[in-house]
Amino acid sequence: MQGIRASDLVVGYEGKSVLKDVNFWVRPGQILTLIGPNGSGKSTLLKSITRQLKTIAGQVYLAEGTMDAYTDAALAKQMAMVTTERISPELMTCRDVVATGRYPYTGRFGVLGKEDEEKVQKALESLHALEVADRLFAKVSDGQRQRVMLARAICQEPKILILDEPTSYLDMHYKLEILQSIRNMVKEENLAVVMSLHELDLAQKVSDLVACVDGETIAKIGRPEEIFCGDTIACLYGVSAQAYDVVSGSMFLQKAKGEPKVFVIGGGGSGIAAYYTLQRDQIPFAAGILSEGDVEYKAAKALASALVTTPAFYPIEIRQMAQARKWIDDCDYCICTLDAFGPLNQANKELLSYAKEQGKWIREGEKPWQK
Ligand SMILES: Nc1ncnc2c1ncn2[C@@H]1O[C@H](COP(=O)(O)OP(=O)(O)OP(=O)(O)O)[C@@H](O)[C@H]1O
Repeated sequence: MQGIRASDLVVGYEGKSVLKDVNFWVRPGQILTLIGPNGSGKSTLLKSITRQLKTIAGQVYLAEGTMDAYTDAALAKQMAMVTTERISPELMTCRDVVATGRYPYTGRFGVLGKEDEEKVQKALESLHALEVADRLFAKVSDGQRQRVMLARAICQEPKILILDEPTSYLDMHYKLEILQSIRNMVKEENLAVVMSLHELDLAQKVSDLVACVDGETIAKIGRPEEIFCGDTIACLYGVSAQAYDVVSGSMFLQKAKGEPKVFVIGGGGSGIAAYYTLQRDQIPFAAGILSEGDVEYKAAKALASALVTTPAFYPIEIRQMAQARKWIDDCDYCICTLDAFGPLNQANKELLSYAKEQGKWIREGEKPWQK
């Protein structure tokens, strides 16, 4: 048995459980990502499977049996953890901090050999932390610190890497770069990784397995495609089904309340900016006529109070035209975000003409409701 396996774990504080019936198995070459709301128990679980927190019941199995059987030194060669907790060692450079990752091999007061120095250098390089290597650790930015701490963990040459929100302080560039580095290490070193992430869109892309931590247990565990579907994410976070689009990874604010005042003729992604503008101004709107396969369909469904659609790959029918005309009648204004109308989109061209005849057409960007 390799990697890390949790069996019927109960974790928590002072004998009071936060999570129970926790079961998973992360094999070498796999990433398991824990997702779930604030306070649901992700960090508690990560601390428990690294022995920072005593488990209440159950077992964690590593390559050579239960975790309890490992000495601290043996465990440090097996497993490394990076947390979000801030450590600020006085007078240590970032290189010194990374070098502490070699302690399991050199001993606490051991002198780093040539090979150790090379490993420190390589870890700094692979985490793009060389430019801060000789600066004081206490005086670098949060994002730089996060990269240094990950370099330290890599230096430890673990078989299992545990990461609590490894991307929390990173900008977009480094979020992508760090996750790509982790993915590469998983493949090259055959690492097993357990981490927590708040970025659901990234969790969906980087993970082999995703576990939904809900404050009581792991409510669901599976491949990303088994988790990012249906209403699993909406239920886990207690948001409306439309608030998160599992396909694109987009989040949407709440739609404006009330009867639609504006009708948006959009399509092909052209309407999205108008939907966001109307949502920000809290103007309820209707939209159409959109194919249900259109790239902006999910945004329209989340933000529009009324929507006229056709099934994907079906032509617009008289019935939908009538519905859209009715919404234009009921609205005060109509915005068209399309520049051109193809042969299959003549119905929306007709709708625009209809809105103009009714004196309801306004240009995108005009805001008569602000007068
Ligand atoms: N040292 C502690 N003693 C007692 N309870 C704690 C302790 N640390 C955390 N908790 C509680 O345990 C629960 C789980 O917290 P935990 O930090 O594991 O959540 P999390 O999922 O990591 O949250 P976040 O996404 O906000 O980081 C929370 O109710 C929290 O208040």
